[in-house]
Amino acid sequence: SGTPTTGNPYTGHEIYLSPYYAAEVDTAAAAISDSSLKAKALKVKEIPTFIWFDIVAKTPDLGTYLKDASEKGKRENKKYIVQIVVYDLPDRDCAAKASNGEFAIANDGENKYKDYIAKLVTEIKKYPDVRVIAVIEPDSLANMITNMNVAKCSGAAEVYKRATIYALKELNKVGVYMYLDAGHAGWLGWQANLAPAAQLYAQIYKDAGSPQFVRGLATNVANYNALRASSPDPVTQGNANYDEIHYIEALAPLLSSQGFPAKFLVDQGRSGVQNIRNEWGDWCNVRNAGFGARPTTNTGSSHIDSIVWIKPGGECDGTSDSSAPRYDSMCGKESAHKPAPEAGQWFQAYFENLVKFANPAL
Ligand SMILES: O=[N+]([O-])c1ccc(O[C@@H]2O[C@H](CO)[C@@H](O[C@@H]3O[C@H](CO)[C@@H](O[C@@H]4O[C@H](CO)[C@@H](O)[C@H](O)[C@H]4O)[C@H](O)[C@H]3O)[C@H](O)[C@H]2O)cc1
Ligand SMILES: [Mg+2]
Repeated sequence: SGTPTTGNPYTGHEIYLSPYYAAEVDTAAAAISDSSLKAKALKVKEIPTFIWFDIVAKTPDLGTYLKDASEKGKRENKKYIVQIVVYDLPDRDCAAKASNGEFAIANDGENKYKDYIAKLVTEIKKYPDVRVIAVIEPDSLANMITNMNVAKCSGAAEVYKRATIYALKELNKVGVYMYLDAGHAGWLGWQANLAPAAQLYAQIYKDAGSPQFVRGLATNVANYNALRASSPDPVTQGNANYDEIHYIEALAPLLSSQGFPAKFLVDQGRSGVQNIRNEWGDWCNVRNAGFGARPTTNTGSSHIDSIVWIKPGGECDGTSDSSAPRYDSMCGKESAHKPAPEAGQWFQAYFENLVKFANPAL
């Protein structure tokens, strides 16, 4: 902890491979009979993804991973990064149903969230030699921009903001490099949403005391947009910000002019194939997606610290069973791959397509 590195927190570090995801991929590959597809699938084990802490029960696992990364670093004389997603706000995923979480505001959720953050901090404190990079709360602040007409979102607004600021402050104390989730080009990149988005993110940053370890924003988490599209996907309907680089280049100056010199991470984990959606708002298990550009700090933009894989491809976005709890009709749409299990569960057929359609090829 102490003071942050001035530049890109990824520089000079190795990224720790998630044992959780590696185990999922091992099991998936074992179920593939075609030898060439199996071989490609096994390559995915070597690609770093973010580790999602979507329930408080997983917080002790962070200590396990940090210990492993610390020991590897000492053995190999390298410095490791562990990439995590903080994802347990009360009334989570307020505009959808598929990823509703374990905590409810009505059931002391704000205090339970503080305890969840405290448990993460406890693990992180044990291993100061391992760098932690965290994406903070996918979808939540983006929903504050476009879904205040949804009762569950407007009802959650004050707690979302307070709890997010709490998380930023607490994680800053233990030197976690943080990127707030900022939706994607097809969400906040519309002209109508851009300025309000910049205003909210800058406000949260300042209300948290401009924490020195808050590095910026993460975009396209669990979405399918290209960083640089060769041509606008028809679903972008003339939006000038038709891919993530346009969105980021439009947003960055609005943030810095309000005192938030944000840098970016861009999820490309499921962005290998373009023009696969009927509407830009399609987000659930979009059929025919492929693994995308591999994680790299060679991003071609001074705004972007790294291309990353945040949503682990193969973990489901939401169930397609209309009688199941957390069923969201977006997962029943024509563009959604069916049948699909509950959010976070392994979706074998979807994973096999991600491997098949990977671009660049595996
Ligand atoms: O023509 N125009 O000028 C014009 C102007 C404005 C327009 O309106 C915009 O339309 C956009 C869609 O085009 C909407 O964006 C969608 O909003 C959804 C939330 O409401 C997001 O869903 C989340 O997705 C996450 C994964 O990304 C899931 O994890 C999460 O569970 C799930 O809830 C979609 O991604 C996102 O694509 C905007 O709100 C809306 O303001 C439209 C046209
Ligand atoms: Mg989701």
